[in-house]
Amino acid sequence: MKLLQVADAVRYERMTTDEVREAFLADELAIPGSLELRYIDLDRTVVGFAVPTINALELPCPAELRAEFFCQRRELGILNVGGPGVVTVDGTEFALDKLDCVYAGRGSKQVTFASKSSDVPAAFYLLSYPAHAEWPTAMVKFADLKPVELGALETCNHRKIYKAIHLEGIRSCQLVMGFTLLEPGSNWNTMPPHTHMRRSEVYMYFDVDAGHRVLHLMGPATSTKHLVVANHEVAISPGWSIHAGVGTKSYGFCWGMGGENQRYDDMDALTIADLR
Ligand SMILES: O=C[C@H](O)[C@@H](O)CC(=O)C(=O)O
Ligand SMILES: [Zn+2]
Repeated sequence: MKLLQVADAVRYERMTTDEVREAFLADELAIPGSLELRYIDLDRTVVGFAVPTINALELPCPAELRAEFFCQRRELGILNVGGPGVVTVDGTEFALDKLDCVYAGRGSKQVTFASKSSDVPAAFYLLSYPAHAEWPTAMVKFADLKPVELGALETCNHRKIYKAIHLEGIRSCQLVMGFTLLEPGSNWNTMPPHTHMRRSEVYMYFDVDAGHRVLHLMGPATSTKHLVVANHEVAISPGWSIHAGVGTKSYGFCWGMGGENQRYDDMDALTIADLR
């Protein structure tokens, strides 16, 4: 499992574009027929993708975890951003259509991923943090999620926030996970931006057309930089960093957090005029 070493807020100020990408962007995760994982030395996050085609894929236990199985001391959020598929956790099968989500609790021994059809493979996005307790493995279907509507077309940020793993939904130890879908004509997310020093956040952009990109903004409000992000790529946001983006075309993204608390609204709000 490759390690992604994030930079601190001091080194960040003098980094080149390549250095910023190296430290805050996880790419080449969604590979057909493969399960890829990246360990991030920030809140001990593991991100990855399982894209099963003909054969099912099993969640490995990388040596770096020094564990008997992946979820021995961890919890795992799974969001399908591809075709229909099946996630099996210790013999229980969960059929996941696009945007359905599964939480595999600490102690889950065997997790496997399969696509219904290799022509339209499922794309299971994986986000994991250490867990101090066992919460039950559970699934939530996209159709059963009640979104919160934010923004407006006039400000190009009309969007729906779907919370899947959170204090009022599937319960977990520290993982908070959901996704945001932009309304047609709106391309901005999380603007005005915020930080939350108590939690780091991970944005995985999906449904970004091949010829399009999302310009993901990061950094302290007074010294922002951007990452140019393609489909299924992941931007890492330390607690000191804003996380916002604008697409050259509409897109969706999965947000996930780990840290001190799980209160979704624990954000330190910034105004657009604060940004430099
Ligand atoms: O801390 C919460 C996260 O940054 C996201 O949920 C924000 C978001 O999805 C949005 O505004 O579109
Ligand atoms: Zn946030």
